[in-house]
Amino acid sequence: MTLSGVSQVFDTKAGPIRAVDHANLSVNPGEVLCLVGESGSGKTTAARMAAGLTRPSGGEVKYDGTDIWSLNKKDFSTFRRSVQYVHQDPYASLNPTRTIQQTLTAPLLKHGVVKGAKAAADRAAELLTKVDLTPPENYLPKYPHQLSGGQRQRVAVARALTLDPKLIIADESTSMLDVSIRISVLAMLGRLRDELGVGFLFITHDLAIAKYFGWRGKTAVMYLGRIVEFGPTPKIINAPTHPYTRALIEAIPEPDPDLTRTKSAGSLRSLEIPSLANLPSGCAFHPRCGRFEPGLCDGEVPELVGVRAGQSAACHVVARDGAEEPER
Ligand SMILES: Nc1ncnc2c1ncn2[C@@H]1O[C@H](COP(=O)(O)OP(=O)(O)OP(=O)(O)O)[C@@H](O)[C@H]1O
Repeated sequence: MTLSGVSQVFDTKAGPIRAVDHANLSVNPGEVLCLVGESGSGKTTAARMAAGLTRPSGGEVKYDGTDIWSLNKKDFSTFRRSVQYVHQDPYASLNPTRTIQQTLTAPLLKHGVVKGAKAAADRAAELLTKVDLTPPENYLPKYPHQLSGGQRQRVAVARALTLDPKLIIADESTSMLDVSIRISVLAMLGRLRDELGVGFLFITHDLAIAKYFGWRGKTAVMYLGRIVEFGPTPKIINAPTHPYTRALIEAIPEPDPDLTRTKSAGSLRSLEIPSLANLPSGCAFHPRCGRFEPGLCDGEVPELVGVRAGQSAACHVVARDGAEEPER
């Protein structure tokens, strides 16, 4: 799956906003791509375009090399089966009037993955086992409200697996859970990634989650609709180059809260995020950036350019001075 120069413009009361601006992203089966950014940076908008849920205003979403919006109805439906979206709030996405068994067997029967109610029920039980809801008989007759948040999230993943997807788009799928449950759901997703060879586009505001889940993959950092840094996750975490990525890394909580506060306050000039309806000129991060240089940063919008092997950043200062090596 490739997003090639995709943009999404929304008309709002404050005028048109570019929620995603010329984004290039790519993820294949078995790979993990984490898309990280603060609230409102455009992650969900990008994810919805990747899943074929909304059509981009510009650019192309390609699957197996073909623009998904040029596919005929049958091929588009095959695409939709191959790429499954797991919503951040499974309570909102699971039908409250259906038992877990009905939730899982409906897509299996509708798409002819299995024939007959017995085979569908067996497969539903198998899927629950895959997401560690065992013994499945305990869960199949239940309704979503009878499950905990973590269990609902697992059911949402099991439902995404009903159609043997090649790619799962997980949108903040663990953010509403308590930390220990979050880690166990992430561990389960990691196992599925390795066992089933499913690719993941993992959307999160939390770089610590990208570190945990996407260490062997890549990470793209978004800020106000643009990808500002991209590269192998260990590089993004240990050797970030864009001042925004650096600020995000510094904001990862330290065991000592005083240390966290002083660290993150030091590198940002402002904590205020500008409005998409009224973006600063040039680099949209410049009013907050500790490395801001008048005349350089507030003129042109910086392009994403290579700064190290496999790593790119959209920053005029880094492009001019080269990437600083991390402090040891
Ligand atoms: N349908 C829409 N109409 C108008 N504006 C929208 C629409 N959907 C999203 N937006 C705006 O686009 C911007 C990006 O939103 P998006 O939900 O993609 O961000 P996000 O990074 O996923 O944030 P969050 O982590 O809060 O979900 C926001 O300013 C949002 O208000």
